Amino acid sequence: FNDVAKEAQGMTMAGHYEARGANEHAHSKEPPCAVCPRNGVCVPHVQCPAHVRPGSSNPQCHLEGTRHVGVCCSTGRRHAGESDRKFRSSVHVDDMKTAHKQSREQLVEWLERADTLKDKHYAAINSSDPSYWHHLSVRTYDSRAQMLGRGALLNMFAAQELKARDAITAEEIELGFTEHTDGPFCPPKLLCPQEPSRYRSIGGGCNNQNNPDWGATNTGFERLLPPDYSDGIWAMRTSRSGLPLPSARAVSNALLLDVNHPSSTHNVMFMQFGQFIVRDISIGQVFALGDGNGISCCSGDGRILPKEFQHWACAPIVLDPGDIFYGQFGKQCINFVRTQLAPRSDCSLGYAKQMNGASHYLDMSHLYGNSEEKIVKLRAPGGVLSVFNDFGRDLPPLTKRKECLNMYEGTACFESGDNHGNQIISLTVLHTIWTREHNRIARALSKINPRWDEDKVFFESRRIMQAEYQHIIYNEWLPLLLGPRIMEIYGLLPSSGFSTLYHPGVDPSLTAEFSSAAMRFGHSTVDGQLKVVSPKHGGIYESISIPEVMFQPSRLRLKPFLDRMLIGMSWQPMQSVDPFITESLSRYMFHGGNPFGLDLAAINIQRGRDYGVRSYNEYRKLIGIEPLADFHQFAPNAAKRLSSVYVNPEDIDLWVGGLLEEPVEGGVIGPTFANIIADQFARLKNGDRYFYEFGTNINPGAFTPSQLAEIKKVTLSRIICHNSDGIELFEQSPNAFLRSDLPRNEPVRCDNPAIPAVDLSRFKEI
Ligand code: HEM
Ligand SMILES: [Ca+2]
Repeated sequence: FNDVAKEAQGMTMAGHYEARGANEHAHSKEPPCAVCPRNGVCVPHVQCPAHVRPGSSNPQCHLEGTRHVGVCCSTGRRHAGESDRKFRSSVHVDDMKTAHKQSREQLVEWLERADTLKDKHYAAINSSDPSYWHHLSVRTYDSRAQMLGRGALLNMFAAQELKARDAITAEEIELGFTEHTDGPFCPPKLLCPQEPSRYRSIGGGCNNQNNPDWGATNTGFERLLPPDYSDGIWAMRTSRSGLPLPSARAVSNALLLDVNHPSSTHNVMFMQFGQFIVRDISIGQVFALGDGNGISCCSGDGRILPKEFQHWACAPIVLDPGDIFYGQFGKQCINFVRTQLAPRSDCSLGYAKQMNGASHYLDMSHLYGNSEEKIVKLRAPGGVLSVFNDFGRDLPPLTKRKECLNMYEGTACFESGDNHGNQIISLTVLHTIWTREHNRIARALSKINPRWDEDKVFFESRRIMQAEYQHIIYNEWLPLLLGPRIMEIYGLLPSSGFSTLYHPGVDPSLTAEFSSAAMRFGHSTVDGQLKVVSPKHGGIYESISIPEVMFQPSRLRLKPFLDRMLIGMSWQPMQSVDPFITESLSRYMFHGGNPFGLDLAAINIQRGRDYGVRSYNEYRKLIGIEPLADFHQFAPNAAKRLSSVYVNPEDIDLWVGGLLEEPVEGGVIGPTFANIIADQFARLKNGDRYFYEFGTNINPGAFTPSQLAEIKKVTLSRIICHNSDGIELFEQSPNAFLRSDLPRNEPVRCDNPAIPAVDLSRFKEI
């Protein structure tokens, strides 16, 4: 193992290629090198898809209010858009009619095919299989999502048919066939109140006045670049040579080893909060059988099912019979089901877009739910969230919904807004303390505002919660991820008072590249062991192998567990972001008692291909750095391993290439991921009318200046101090995301002014 570790360590590269994007140096020319022409906006490179198209000439310019350069862009921050010119449809009416007819027939055929497979018992996942819990992590709960998903299939078939008939060009498909609003399926329009509500809607709709569906639950992921589907519409990417890409497992095997490389600064809480954020904004939902059960693409004995027995949504990951790990179990197949599609809200046709089952906004939908029906189930009388009172300690409510591995007497499985809060116990810990924070705020508000009814108490508490949470993300978490330079370029840091950065033209939707690749950097930060620390017992009380606490959160019922876990998360380093992944995720994830589990690294790679994410080099160009011409521009070890699986540097998957980069200054991820993630959080701020920092001219639920000043005092450490059990946790480091053994971050008592509290008396209605 030592040799592997040593060799693998050589894969992290110091300065093997320029780690700084073109937008990361200060521009010295005065006055600005270019004043953008009419309709041009100066944006960071990643926000201008047009600048990487052949023949484009986008002059450099100064990014407003900073010393950094960007490019003049005619697309003005529109995802994947080419220009403001919209394509006029020239499709002949007969072609369109035929496409509609064909697409209906094809949908019927596909649904019948799925039913036949189900009846013959080929297609359903067995509940003892590791992929059963994968399915639970990514399944669709919502009948509306299913209805929209079918509609999206109809539109996808119609686009395929038009393409086959040469009735539309590849370019029209690639850039969005925007003016043609004649798809066979049109999603129902969102109904918004005449007067904007003081509170965010539950599912994220009605936020943008001109585009009420932007960011709403069950709408599509947008994209930074047009997709790379081999048929232009939905078929998975192939290599530059036209041959299939290497198996995702082969790439994971060759490149993504398990090497212990703890961060010298960031702790497990930083990792865990990252996943907590993800669950709020991104839930890719895979296709399921009509009865909601998971689709199996592998046979019971671990082989790939013959094509004729595969469900159409299958894209199983092929394992080599000699696979270093799975080979010993005779496994040649990892189950993989493609993500559901979403129809465009204007009924237009184009390439397939994946569906996001979460409201895209940072609105804590993982706590409150993504639909009215869900929030009703989660509430309790008095404006509070429902809890399970376990001998005096409030935990999230128990659920009987099948979600946990063991659901017999005495074990616990908890409810959450996103239905997936039990995925790992440290995530359930965060759900617990934020549920308690809602209830703490609600009780304080009803006390100072005795005339408020329970709805008012509930929604005011939710509004404050969302603001606290957003402040923690932008003020504490993102700076430690992205470093100061990128924070400045994208205007991400909170301002001293109200912010004016709202722009109604900014689409907040998550990008496919963010969700299927860049934000999955977090999987490299996961440690295979969780350390539970007890001051009372003088140190580490328990070291838990993480597969043992995935969908098994029962330990939370042990009285001192929550406090000990929180202390451990603060003290234990996270793993660094690098091409190393713990085997707990790459071999044993969701093993549920089997000697093998799933390979999350391979699943990530396959998911990128499922979403049509282009190759790594294309995103280097997009962020303004040189593409790799040769594998040897990476360190020798990485180059050797890359060339053992990929034929051409142009084939490298985005998630893999991104993990191989050196981190940006002051951050923990490389420039490609950093720019993709910064762009996303900029959209989630500039495109969210209800963002906590916006004043009354923008935000219908704006805070008063003094309330906003109070909100800005909050830190995650304060939330932890308020809502832990006070059984063993009495102290907390001021910065909850940095290791508690770092100088100047030593734990202080919870009443120390270094962890200031929000004065809720400012929320008394006068
Ligand atoms: C703690 C242990 C974790 C486990 C067991 C886990 C597991 C998973 C699984 C099973 C998926 C679905 C994969 C697929 O089918 O495509 C997923 C998706 C994802 N994970 Fe993790 N994850 C963990 C931590 C993290 C962290 C720390 C981050 C980021 C900081 C992260 C970011 C993501 C993202 C962005 C997605 C895509 C979400 C979507 O749109 O569906 N995960 N993870
Ligand atoms: Ca959300």
